[in-house]
Amino acid sequence: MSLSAADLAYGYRERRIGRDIGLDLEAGEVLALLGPNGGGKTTLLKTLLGLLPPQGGTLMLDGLPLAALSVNQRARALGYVPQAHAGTFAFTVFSVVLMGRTAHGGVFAAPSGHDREVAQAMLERLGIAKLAQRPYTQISGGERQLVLIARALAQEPAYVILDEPTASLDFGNQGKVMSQIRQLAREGLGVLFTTHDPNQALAHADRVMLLREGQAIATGKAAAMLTPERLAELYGVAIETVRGADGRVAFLPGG
Ligand SMILES: Nc1ncnc2c1ncn2[C@@H]1O[C@H](COP(=O)(O)OP(=O)(O)OP(=O)(O)O)[C@@H](O)[C@H]1O
Repeated sequence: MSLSAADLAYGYRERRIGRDIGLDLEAGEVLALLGPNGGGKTTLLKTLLGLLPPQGGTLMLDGLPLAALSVNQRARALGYVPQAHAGTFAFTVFSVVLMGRTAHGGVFAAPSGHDREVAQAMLERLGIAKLAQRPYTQISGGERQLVLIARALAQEPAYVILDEPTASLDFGNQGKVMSQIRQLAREGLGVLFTTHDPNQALAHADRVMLLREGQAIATGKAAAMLTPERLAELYGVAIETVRGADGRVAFLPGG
């Protein structure tokens, strides 16, 4: 079971952003996508999700061409956590999470008791049940991020794709989200997330893809790929390596 891209070219109608991408996200693994600002990470995620048509190559979901699946089939398989924005409509947090169930019932079907139970369980899983009745427009950026993760999980997808899931989270919530990500993989989901923090990828991802100017400069096991040399090449700055007494390493930019 995997979400896979071969020889993928992607971008916007008038603009090619990336090419020659080969990627396999297996069930039960965590893959981190790293690279400089504007390198094409979000655009790649949107293409993998079927939100943008590929400009070349193939995209397969569990052995079937992604394009052959209905919107509902894709939505049941692929959960998406976009970068959190304020939103315009003052839906309650509970309603936003419940929207994750749409792919299970159909757009016009009223949510079932089970749908409500799943939404409630995901709020509790993310530790935000107390926000359930608050308007989504009146919570903090970090709280919104947790709500969007709960919404994606309420979908009960086989794969979860998260765009900078910890960008606006405090230190504690970053830890909470990263341990949820590991837990999802243990439960058999394939998880792909973007991050600007190589240390986070090193600690929590099984594999990484390093993406610069729309091209994968390296893909492989996190520990093998995340070297100061590769990170210097990726970001174009010197990298300092800090080594703990237990042998674990952390990277600092601009060393
Ligand atoms: N709707 C759009 N139409 C055309 N070009 C776009 C559009 N959205 C983004 N781009 C461009 O595509 C390129 C890749 O952007 P993308 O958001 O995929 O990068 P990213 O790696 O996710 O960046 P960041 O780390 O800053 O979030 C950038 O040059 C960006 O300006």
